[in-house]
Amino acid sequence: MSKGTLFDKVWDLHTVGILPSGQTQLFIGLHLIHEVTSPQAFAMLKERGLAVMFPERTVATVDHIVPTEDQSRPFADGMAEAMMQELEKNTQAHGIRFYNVGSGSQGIVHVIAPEQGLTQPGMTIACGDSHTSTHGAFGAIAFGIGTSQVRDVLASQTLALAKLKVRKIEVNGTLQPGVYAKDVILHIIRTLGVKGGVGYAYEFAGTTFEQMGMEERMTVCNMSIEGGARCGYVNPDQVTYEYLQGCDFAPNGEAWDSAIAWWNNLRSDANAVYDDVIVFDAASIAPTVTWGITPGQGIGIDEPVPTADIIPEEERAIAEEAYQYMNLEPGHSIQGTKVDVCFVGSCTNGRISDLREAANFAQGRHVAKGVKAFIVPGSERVKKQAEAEGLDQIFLSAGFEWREAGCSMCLAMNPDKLEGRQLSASSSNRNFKGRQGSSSGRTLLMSPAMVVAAAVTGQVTDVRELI
Ligand SMILES: CC(C)[C@H](C(=O)O)[C@@H](O)C(=O)O
Ligand code: SF4
Repeated sequence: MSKGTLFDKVWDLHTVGILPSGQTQLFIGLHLIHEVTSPQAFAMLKERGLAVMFPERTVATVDHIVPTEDQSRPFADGMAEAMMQELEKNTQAHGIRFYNVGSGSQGIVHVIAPEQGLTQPGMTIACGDSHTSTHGAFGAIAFGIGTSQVRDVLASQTLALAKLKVRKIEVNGTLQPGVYAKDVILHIIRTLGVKGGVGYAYEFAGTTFEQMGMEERMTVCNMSIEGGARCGYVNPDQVTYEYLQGCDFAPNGEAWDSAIAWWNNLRSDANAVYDDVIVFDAASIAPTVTWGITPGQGIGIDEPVPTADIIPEEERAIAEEAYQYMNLEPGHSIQGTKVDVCFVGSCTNGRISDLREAANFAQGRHVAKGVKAFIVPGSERVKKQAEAEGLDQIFLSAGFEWREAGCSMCLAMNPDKLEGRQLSASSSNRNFKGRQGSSSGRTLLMSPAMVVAAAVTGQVTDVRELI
């Protein structure tokens, strides 16, 4: 029965039936695919002689393996080239829309669907990628799925899923200068833990999220999964509608007006019942940076790296592992730690508003000696827009590299990799061991503004000192 949350309403509206397992068979309105998790799914389809049920509900892009410098074909990496060819072949064979490199609309899957208005309120969305939660920023219920589920969606446009509980995470008030959406979500994950959201959908509510733009809301929803929640969402409002209006795939004319009425209907009711509610105060959130090897190992920039004695018992083993790996000293400030590489990009923080903010801090400054700093737009459209605004010139004259769109060093399934024990200041979402391409490479997660602050000073810096 609906408890009046957007999650419950959208879930119920997409329920095809209840399976013998007790799971719900859920209809998926939009299926996004990329080169990494789709080849095997298409192969499984072929093995069974199945067709794609609704090719018009599937949209493809290529992002993880795309080089951000030399994009000439064939790609230098044979494996990347093979994955590219598979996607080209499969999308063509099944009549699936594919935003290839050079199409003008290619980019990270979680950047391109929202920017084209493919992502809309009240939808169910699935993609073989954990950060699909991003699309919840529009009031969609969006799940990351595995390869066999990609097969299921291709073949049936449905998924077998167990219903989630809903936790409302309310943040109220205005963020301090130098504090961003990234800091809010790092703060939430640090507080609730990387497993805190298991079994839940997160509803982000309160005046802080209401004041955020769509791209900031995407940053927050993007990392829901890092807090263990399968999906995260914000109720659609005027901000959502203004962002969507005029986008390629948004409804227009009369359909637009009825869409708004419909979307408003789907918002969580004022008296909705939640399985849990947690409230934060925006003013208490500082620029936040991770010191360890999980996104939950974060601290306010003015706090010391925590000593083992203040770490809860159950988190001590992973903290010890992090001390070893990161080589940062417990009890000491993280500020002043020398960085080697600075990366602004990814589906968390590679959108135009992120690049504008990064450029604000880069303007009139220069990348410190010995630091490699680079900016990777999340999509070809973001790149074009940034260039139209002259942001590329600001970055280039400040000594940053300006690249082509892709996942880049977020996951390093392409030539952008850390070397050896290099320490990276990164606007991405995962700081796992070896995440950025070197098995001993180290990652500090932070906002794009903090990444630029690190780049121009050569060390971890409180961005508020540069305001
Ligand atoms: C390659 C892909 C399956 C993976 C994911 O699921 O998230 C990647 O995008 C990541 O961020 O680790
Ligand atoms: S940018 Fe990073 S997190 Fe996002 S889809 Fe690509 S690899 Fe995954």
